[in-house]
Amino acid sequence: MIDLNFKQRFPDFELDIQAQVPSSGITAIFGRSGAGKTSIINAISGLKNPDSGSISINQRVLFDSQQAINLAIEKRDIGYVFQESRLFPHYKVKGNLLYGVKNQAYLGKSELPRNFNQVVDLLGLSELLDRYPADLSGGEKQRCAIARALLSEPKVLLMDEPLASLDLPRKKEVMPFLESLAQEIQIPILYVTHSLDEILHLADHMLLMDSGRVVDSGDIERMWASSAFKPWHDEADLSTIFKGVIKQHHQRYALTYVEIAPSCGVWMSGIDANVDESVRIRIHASDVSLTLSKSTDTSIRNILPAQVIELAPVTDPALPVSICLAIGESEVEHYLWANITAWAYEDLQLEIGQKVYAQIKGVKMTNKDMAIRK
Ligand SMILES: Nc1ncnc2c1ncn2[C@@H]1O[C@H](COP(=O)(O)OP(=O)(O)OP(=O)(O)O)[C@@H](O)[C@H]1O
Repeated sequence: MIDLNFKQRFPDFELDIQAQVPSSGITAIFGRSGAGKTSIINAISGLKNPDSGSISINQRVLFDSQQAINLAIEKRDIGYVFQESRLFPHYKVKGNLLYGVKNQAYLGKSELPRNFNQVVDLLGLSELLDRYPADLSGGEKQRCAIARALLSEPKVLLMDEPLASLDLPRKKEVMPFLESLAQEIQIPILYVTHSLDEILHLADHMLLMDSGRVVDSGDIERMWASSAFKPWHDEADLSTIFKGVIKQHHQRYALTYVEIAPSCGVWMSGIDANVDESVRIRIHASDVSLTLSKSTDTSIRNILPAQVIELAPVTDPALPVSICLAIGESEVEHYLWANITAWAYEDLQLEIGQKVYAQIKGVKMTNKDMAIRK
């Protein structure tokens, strides 16, 4: 667990952070520009010191103002990847990679660090080792920067918008490497981003920031469905994501049944993975319609009993109304967003607590789960 509990004052801004970050998986730090995202990771890395409070990683204290502990940057065992790759132009890729290696002095001239080949393979760099940074694409440079950070064998990897400086094709090139990184390496990654797409494909958890504070945090599925996060969804593209488990493949049709909550699942296009494997799926609110009684004569296969838990008043009859539903039978609540027309909303006279049926037309897998399919 990474424990963050500190304050830091700037002339026009105060950071007041209280949060716990799980010690595995990717935690996205998300929020509007100026919310304090970079300031959090600067404090963890030791680039800037808080005024008061404490920071620890798996109970190892990096900073504690009361105990006067403030570990030097190089003693914190932290890997940092910035927006730009910051490679040394006069070193080839291999030289850049070895630059961050700890105890380099103890390695013989021809000796490589023990994780060198694994990291080079993971980031797809084996063909590039003899090139200079000037001869690399933006995406290749960033892959090199990530590998360099990993070769220092950090206990935590901090990534500050690592794809922000890349154009769309380069982003698409680097994303699969980040996806497999998330699966392969066992250290926590804190990932600052503005991109919903990156969160959807990479993150397991999220810290949502506003005005220097963490306003909510938790598993990505809960955070994605939360009301605090709703303003971040594109109005026309509200969706819910679920961590699902493959339960069966249809013997006749190319369909797979994925359980998304206890006693609750959906049929979707056949997934090329084994029963019991985990997948992340996304259901667009515009693909969810509601009925008050269960239809039996419909072409829609996915009909889930649900309960209305959040309603918004109609503000503009021309716009769809978003309705949050609870589904599944468990103590942990699983949410599903539905968008229906204002006309249907007023016709159905929905109320909080009302039992309804959610009919789901399309269910999509996110790329993150394509990476799980190995
Ligand atoms: N050294 C500093 N001196 C004064 N103000 C600072 C300093 N560093 C950060 N700030 C202020 O703290 C606030 C948070 O900055 P920070 O860079 O952490 O935000 P951010 O969420 O990462 O923003 P962005 O998404 O635009 O990178 C901003 O208002 C910024 O101007």
